[in-house]
Amino acid sequence: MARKFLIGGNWKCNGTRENVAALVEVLNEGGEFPDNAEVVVAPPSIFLQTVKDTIRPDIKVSTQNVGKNVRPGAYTGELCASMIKDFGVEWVITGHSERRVGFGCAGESSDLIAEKSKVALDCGLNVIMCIGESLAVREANQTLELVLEDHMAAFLKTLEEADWSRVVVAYEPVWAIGTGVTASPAQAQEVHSAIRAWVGEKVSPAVAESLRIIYGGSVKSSNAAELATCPDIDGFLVGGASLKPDFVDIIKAVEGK
Ligand SMILES: O=C(CO)COP(=O)(O)O
Repeated sequence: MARKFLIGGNWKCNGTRENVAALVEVLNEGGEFPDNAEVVVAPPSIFLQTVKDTIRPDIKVSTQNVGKNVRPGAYTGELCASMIKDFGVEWVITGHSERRVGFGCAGESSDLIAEKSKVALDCGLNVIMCIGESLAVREANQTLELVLEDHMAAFLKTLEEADWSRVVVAYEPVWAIGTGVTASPAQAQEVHSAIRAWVGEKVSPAVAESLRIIYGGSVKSSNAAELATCPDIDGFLVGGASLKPDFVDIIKAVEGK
């Protein structure tokens, strides 16, 4: 069965009340989306309510992170998975490289990210789990080692086979995020196919076949169509361009792919 493309807009820490309303309007007026596209946007938490209440029903909403505790409690600054579920949000993002690095604070480890992902899955949420290497790792020829044996291995250790049906893996090479440098279709395809083969071997061939592996890193409408023709690229996680009308064109770029 063909995998449906997943196109995610990660708004990161961007937006004012005014331009969030304007962006929602652009998306709402963006016309019909392709049948083979599923669309999710992840606004900053403070805008979740307004976006959820005003966005077109064929766009789902996601948080950008999730706490590792299932239940509400004394965790200042966190959103917990049961709270996100109760609020009616269906998706969460985990393991974004910006959270792994930590903005000058302690960053999130692969084990913590896997733990958070599992908690979210156990609460019935869908999870976009991000992985990806830095430029130094790529230049040292250690991309697959890091992405598979560290990032993916932590998920493998923590998730059960049934969990994978609600998982999307986002391969986001750090050197391509916000830099305007996109991985070439060949570079992205190489890593995506290695991830799928690894999942086939370590989890099961059926999970590998149905798993959506999406690409993130300077995706724009001008490169989306070509990336979408790669057999193992099942969509995008878009940062900068998801804040612009270009996001609608990125969604439409997967039409017929
Ligand atoms: O980090 C990203 C999405 O999560 C990608 O960001 P850019 O599209 O701005 O490179």
